[in-house]
Amino acid sequence: MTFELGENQYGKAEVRLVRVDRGPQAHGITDLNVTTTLAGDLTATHLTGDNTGVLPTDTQKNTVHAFARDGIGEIEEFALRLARHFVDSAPAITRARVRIEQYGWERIPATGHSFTRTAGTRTASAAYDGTTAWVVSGVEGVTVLNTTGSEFHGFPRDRYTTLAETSDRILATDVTARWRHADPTRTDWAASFAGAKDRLLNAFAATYSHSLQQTLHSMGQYVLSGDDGLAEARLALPNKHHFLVDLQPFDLDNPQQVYQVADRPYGLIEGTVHRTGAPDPGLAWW
Ligand SMILES: O=c1[nH]c(=O)c2[nH]c(=O)[nH]c2[nH]1
Repeated sequence: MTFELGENQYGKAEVRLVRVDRGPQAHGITDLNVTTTLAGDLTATHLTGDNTGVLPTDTQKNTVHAFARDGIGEIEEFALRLARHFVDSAPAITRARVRIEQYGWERIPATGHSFTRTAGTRTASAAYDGTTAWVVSGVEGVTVLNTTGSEFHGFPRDRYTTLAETSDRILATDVTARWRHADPTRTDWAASFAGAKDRLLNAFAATYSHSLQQTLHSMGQYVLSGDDGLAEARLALPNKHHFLVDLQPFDLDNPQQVYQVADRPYGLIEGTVHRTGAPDPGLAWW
Protein backbone atom coordinates (compact mmCIF):
# COMPACT_ATOMS: atom_id res chain seq x y z
CA MET A 1 0.00 0.00 0.00
CA THR A 2 1.25 3.49 -0.75
CA PHE A 3 0.08 6.84 0.51
CA GLU A 4 0.60 10.40 -0.62
CA LEU A 5 0.49 13.65 1.30
CA GLY A 6 -2.55 15.67 0.32
CA GLU A 7 -3.37 19.36 0.70
CA ASN A 8 -2.05 20.89 3.87
CA GLN A 9 -1.77 24.24 5.57
CA TYR A 10 -0.85 25.50 9.00
CA GLY A 11 -0.76 28.65 11.04
CA LYS A 12 -1.57 30.32 14.35
CA ALA A 13 -5.25 30.44 15.18
CA GLU A 14 -6.90 33.22 17.17
CA VAL A 15 -4.10 35.59 18.07
CA ARG A 16 -5.96 37.93 20.41
CA LEU A 17 -4.62 41.46 20.43
CA VAL A 18 -5.67 44.88 21.66
CA ARG A 19 -3.91 48.02 20.49
CA VAL A 20 -4.52 51.26 22.40
CA ASP A 21 -4.07 54.53 20.53
CA ARG A 22 -3.49 57.17 23.19
CA GLY A 23 -4.59 60.52 21.78
CA PRO A 24 -4.24 63.72 23.83
CA GLN A 25 -8.03 64.03 24.36
CA ALA A 26 -9.22 60.44 24.10
CA HIS A 27 -7.96 56.92 23.60
CA GLY A 28 -8.99 54.50 20.87
CA ILE A 29 -9.07 50.67 20.93
CA THR A 30 -8.50 48.16 18.16
CA ASP A 31 -9.49 44.70 19.43
CA LEU A 32 -8.64 41.83 17.10
CA ASN A 33 -8.62 38.07 16.77
CA VAL A 34 -6.13 37.17 14.00
CA THR A 35 -5.67 33.76 12.38
CA THR A 36 -2.74 33.18 10.02
CA THR A 37 -2.65 30.25 7.60
CA LEU A 38 0.34 29.35 5.41
CA ALA A 39 0.83 26.78 2.66
CA GLY A 40 3.70 25.90 0.33
CA ASP A 41 6.43 23.32 -0.03
CA LEU A 42 5.97 21.61 3.31
CA THR A 43 6.37 18.01 2.20
CA ALA A 44 9.63 17.50 4.13
CA THR A 45 8.22 18.28 7.55
CA HIS A 46 5.26 15.96 7.01
CA LEU A 47 7.33 13.08 5.62
CA THR A 48 10.57 13.28 7.57
CA GLY A 49 10.21 15.99 10.21
CA ASP A 50 12.71 18.22 8.38
CA ASN A 51 11.49 21.67 9.45
CA THR A 52 13.69 23.75 7.15
CA GLY A 53 10.67 25.32 5.47
CA VAL A 54 8.40 25.67 8.50
CA LEU A 55 8.02 29.25 9.71
CA PRO A 56 6.94 28.49 13.29
CA THR A 57 3.40 29.38 14.25
CA ASP A 58 4.96 31.11 17.25
CA THR A 59 6.85 33.39 14.85
CA GLN A 60 3.59 34.07 12.99
CA LYS A 61 2.00 35.16 16.27
CA ASN A 62 4.97 37.39 17.07
CA THR A 63 4.77 38.93 13.59
CA VAL A 64 1.15 39.87 14.21
CA HIS A 65 2.15 41.58 17.45
CA ALA A 66 5.14 43.35 15.90
CA PHE A 67 3.15 44.60 12.90
CA ALA A 68 0.50 45.96 15.30
CA ARG A 69 3.23 48.13 16.86
CA ASP A 70 3.47 50.03 13.55
CA GLY A 71 -0.27 50.71 13.52
CA ILE A 72 -3.14 48.53 12.37
CA GLY A 73 -5.32 50.71 10.17
CA GLU A 74 -8.35 48.99 8.67
CA ILE A 75 -8.38 45.23 9.19
CA GLU A 76 -8.33 44.55 5.44
CA GLU A 77 -5.04 46.50 5.18
CA PHE A 78 -3.57 44.74 8.21
CA ALA A 79 -4.52 41.31 6.82
CA LEU A 80 -2.99 42.19 3.43
CA ARG A 81 0.27 43.44 5.00
CA LEU A 82 0.65 40.23 6.97
CA ALA A 83 -0.28 37.88 4.12
CA ARG A 84 2.19 39.59 1.76
CA HIS A 85 4.93 39.52 4.39
CA PHE A 86 4.67 35.78 5.01
CA VAL A 87 4.81 34.84 1.32
CA ASP A 88 7.46 37.41 0.39
CA SER A 89 9.80 36.59 3.30
CA ALA A 90 9.49 32.85 3.97
CA PRO A 91 11.09 30.91 1.06
CA ALA A 92 8.96 27.74 1.34
CA ILE A 93 5.67 29.60 1.71
CA THR A 94 3.75 30.20 -1.51
CA ARG A 95 0.32 31.11 -0.13
CA ALA A 96 -0.91 32.92 2.93
CA ARG A 97 -4.32 33.71 4.29
CA VAL A 98 -4.94 36.06 7.20
CA ARG A 99 -8.38 36.17 8.76
CA ILE A 100 -9.30 38.86 11.26
CA GLU A 101 -12.29 39.40 13.51
CA GLN A 102 -12.61 42.88 14.97
CA TYR A 103 -14.64 43.43 18.12
CA GLY A 104 -16.13 46.91 18.25
CA TRP A 105 -15.78 49.26 21.22
CA GLU A 106 -17.37 52.67 21.60
CA ARG A 107 -16.34 55.30 24.06
CA ILE A 108 -18.43 55.99 27.14
CA PRO A 109 -18.52 59.78 26.96
CA ALA A 110 -17.84 60.34 30.70
CA THR A 111 -14.09 59.96 30.08
CA GLY A 112 -11.79 59.63 27.11
CA HIS A 113 -10.62 56.19 28.22
CA SER A 114 -13.78 54.18 29.02
CA PHE A 115 -15.44 51.87 26.51
CA THR A 116 -18.34 49.51 25.98
CA ARG A 117 -18.38 46.59 23.53
CA THR A 118 -20.70 47.04 20.56
CA ALA A 119 -22.84 44.36 18.94
CA GLY A 120 -21.56 42.47 15.92
CA THR A 121 -18.09 41.58 14.72
CA ARG A 122 -16.42 43.04 11.64
CA THR A 123 -14.42 40.46 9.67
CA ALA A 124 -11.80 40.51 6.94
CA SER A 125 -9.78 37.90 5.12
CA ALA A 126 -6.83 38.48 2.80
CA ALA A 127 -5.17 35.80 0.69
CA TYR A 128 -1.96 36.20 -1.32
CA ASP A 129 -0.08 33.83 -3.63
CA GLY A 130 3.02 35.91 -4.34
CA THR A 131 1.41 37.67 -7.32
CA THR A 132 -2.26 38.24 -6.67
CA ALA A 133 -4.15 39.27 -3.55
CA TRP A 134 -7.82 38.73 -2.71
CA VAL A 135 -9.83 40.47 -0.01
CA VAL A 136 -13.15 39.52 1.57
CA SER A 137 -14.87 41.71 4.19
CA GLY A 138 -17.83 40.86 6.36
CA VAL A 139 -19.83 41.01 9.51
CA GLU A 140 -20.97 38.37 12.02
CA GLY A 141 -23.28 38.21 14.99
CA VAL A 142 -25.62 41.03 14.02
CA THR A 143 -29.03 40.03 15.35
CA VAL A 144 -32.07 41.52 13.62
CA LEU A 145 -35.80 40.99 14.02
CA ASN A 146 -38.98 42.08 12.22
CA THR A 147 -42.20 41.90 14.27
CA THR A 148 -44.29 41.76 11.08
CA GLY A 149 -43.85 41.79 7.30
CA SER A 150 -42.97 38.09 7.11
CA GLU A 151 -45.04 35.20 5.74
CA PHE A 152 -44.25 31.55 5.12
CA HIS A 153 -46.74 29.43 3.19
CA GLY A 154 -47.14 27.50 -0.03
CA PHE A 155 -44.60 24.86 0.96
CA PRO A 156 -45.23 21.18 0.13
CA ARG A 157 -46.91 19.01 2.76
CA ASP A 158 -46.14 15.34 3.27
CA ARG A 159 -47.02 12.92 6.05
CA TYR A 160 -44.38 14.46 8.33
CA THR A 161 -45.45 18.09 7.87
CA THR A 162 -47.01 19.75 10.91
CA LEU A 163 -45.92 23.37 10.33
CA ALA A 164 -48.87 25.75 9.99
CA GLU A 165 -48.91 28.20 7.11
CA THR A 166 -48.53 31.76 8.31
CA SER A 167 -49.18 35.14 6.77
CA ASP A 168 -47.73 37.11 9.68
CA ARG A 169 -44.82 35.90 11.78
CA ILE A 170 -41.76 37.22 13.55
CA LEU A 171 -38.62 36.94 11.41
CA ALA A 172 -35.33 37.00 13.30
CA THR A 173 -31.80 36.03 12.39
CA ASP A 174 -28.17 36.39 13.35
CA VAL A 175 -26.45 37.69 10.23
CA THR A 176 -23.18 36.24 9.00
CA ALA A 177 -22.29 37.97 5.73
CA ARG A 178 -19.12 38.23 3.69
CA TRP A 179 -18.50 40.17 0.52
CA ARG A 180 -15.67 39.75 -1.96
CA HIS A 181 -13.88 42.82 -3.32
CA ALA A 182 -13.07 42.85 -7.04
CA ASP A 183 -9.91 44.91 -6.48
CA PRO A 184 -7.58 44.47 -3.48
CA THR A 185 -5.93 47.85 -4.13
CA ARG A 186 -8.98 49.85 -3.10
CA THR A 187 -8.34 52.00 -0.04
CA ASP A 188 -11.81 53.02 1.19
CA TRP A 189 -12.19 49.97 3.45
CA ALA A 190 -13.90 51.77 6.34
CA ALA A 191 -16.48 53.52 4.17
CA SER A 192 -17.06 50.37 2.15
CA PHE A 193 -17.69 48.34 5.32
CA ALA A 194 -20.02 50.94 6.85
CA GLY A 195 -22.02 51.14 3.61
CA ALA A 196 -22.32 47.38 3.20
CA LYS A 197 -23.43 46.85 6.81
CA ASP A 198 -25.96 49.66 6.49
CA ARG A 199 -27.38 48.18 3.29
CA LEU A 200 -27.62 44.72 4.89
CA LEU A 201 -29.70 46.06 7.76
CA ASN A 202 -31.84 48.20 5.48
CA ALA A 203 -32.48 45.23 3.20
CA PHE A 204 -33.59 43.10 6.14
CA ALA A 205 -35.94 45.84 7.28
CA ALA A 206 -37.26 46.85 3.85
CA THR A 207 -37.87 43.40 2.36
CA TYR A 208 -41.41 42.09 2.75
CA SER A 209 -40.52 38.46 3.23
CA HIS A 210 -42.16 35.28 1.97
CA SER A 211 -39.18 33.23 3.13
CA LEU A 212 -35.84 33.82 4.78
CA GLN A 213 -34.35 32.63 1.48
CA GLN A 214 -36.00 35.60 -0.27
CA THR A 215 -34.71 37.95 2.44
CA LEU A 216 -31.20 36.50 2.01
CA HIS A 217 -31.28 37.15 -1.73
CA SER A 218 -32.47 40.70 -1.18
CA MET A 219 -29.73 41.33 1.41
CA GLY A 220 -27.09 40.03 -0.99
CA GLN A 221 -28.39 42.24 -3.80
CA TYR A 222 -28.49 45.33 -1.58
CA VAL A 223 -24.90 44.75 -0.44
CA LEU A 224 -23.61 44.53 -4.01
CA SER A 225 -25.82 47.23 -5.48
CA GLY A 226 -24.35 50.08 -3.45
CA ASP A 227 -20.69 49.41 -4.23
CA ASP A 228 -19.35 48.69 -7.73
CA GLY A 229 -16.18 47.29 -6.15
CA LEU A 230 -18.02 44.26 -4.71
CA ALA A 231 -18.21 41.11 -6.82
CA GLU A 232 -20.02 38.59 -4.62
CA ALA A 233 -21.80 38.28 -1.29
CA ARG A 234 -22.20 35.13 0.80
CA LEU A 235 -24.68 34.95 3.63
CA ALA A 236 -25.61 32.47 6.36
CA LEU A 237 -28.85 33.21 8.18
CA PRO A 238 -30.08 31.03 11.04
CA ASN A 239 -33.85 31.26 11.37
CA LYS A 240 -34.35 32.22 15.03
CA HIS A 241 -37.80 30.76 15.42
CA HIS A 242 -40.42 32.58 17.48
CA PHE A 243 -43.52 30.44 18.09
CA LEU A 244 -46.82 31.99 19.13
CA VAL A 245 -47.72 30.45 22.50
CA ASP A 246 -51.09 28.72 22.82
CA LEU A 247 -52.71 30.42 25.82
CA GLN A 248 -56.12 28.75 25.35
CA PRO A 249 -55.50 26.28 28.24
CA PHE A 250 -55.57 29.38 30.47
CA ASP A 251 -58.67 30.81 28.76
CA LEU A 252 -56.56 33.57 27.27
CA ASP A 253 -56.32 34.70 23.70
CA ASN A 254 -52.94 35.57 22.16
CA PRO A 255 -53.27 38.28 19.53
CA GLN A 256 -49.64 37.91 18.40
CA GLN A 257 -48.19 39.12 21.66
CA VAL A 258 -46.52 36.25 23.50
CA TYR A 259 -43.93 34.10 21.71
CA GLN A 260 -41.77 31.21 22.75
CA VAL A 261 -38.20 31.73 21.55
CA ALA A 262 -36.48 28.53 20.46
CA ASP A 263 -32.69 28.53 20.29
CA ARG A 264 -32.40 25.10 18.66
CA PRO A 265 -32.94 23.47 16.33
CA TYR A 266 -32.96 26.33 13.86
CA GLY A 267 -33.33 26.54 10.10
CA LEU A 268 -30.04 27.55 8.52
CA ILE A 269 -30.40 29.41 5.24
CA GLU A 270 -27.22 29.94 3.22
CA GLY A 271 -26.69 31.51 -0.17
CA THR A 272 -24.51 33.47 -2.55
CA VAL A 273 -25.28 36.41 -4.81
CA HIS A 274 -22.73 37.48 -7.37
CA ARG A 275 -22.58 40.28 -9.89
CA THR A 276 -23.11 39.03 -13.44
CA GLY A 277 -19.69 38.60 -15.04
CA ALA A 278 -17.87 38.91 -11.70
CA PRO A 279 -14.13 38.17 -11.86
CA ASP A 280 -12.99 34.69 -10.89
CA PRO A 281 -12.81 34.32 -7.08
CA GLY A 282 -9.33 32.78 -7.15
CA LEU A 283 -8.25 32.22 -3.54
CA ALA A 284 -10.76 34.72 -2.11
CA TRP A 285 -12.76 32.05 -0.25
CA TRP A 286 -9.78 29.82 0.61
O1 LIG B 1 -38.25 31.26 5.76
C1 LIG B 1 -38.33 30.04 5.96
N1 LIG B 1 -37.71 29.18 5.10
C2 LIG B 1 -37.75 27.83 5.26
O2 LIG B 1 -37.15 27.06 4.44
C3 LIG B 1 -38.47 27.32 6.35
N2 LIG B 1 -38.71 26.06 6.82
C4 LIG B 1 -39.46 26.18 7.94
O3 LIG B 1 -39.87 25.23 8.65
N3 LIG B 1 -39.73 27.50 8.21
C5 LIG B 1 -39.12 28.22 7.22
N4 LIG B 1 -39.03 29.57 7.02
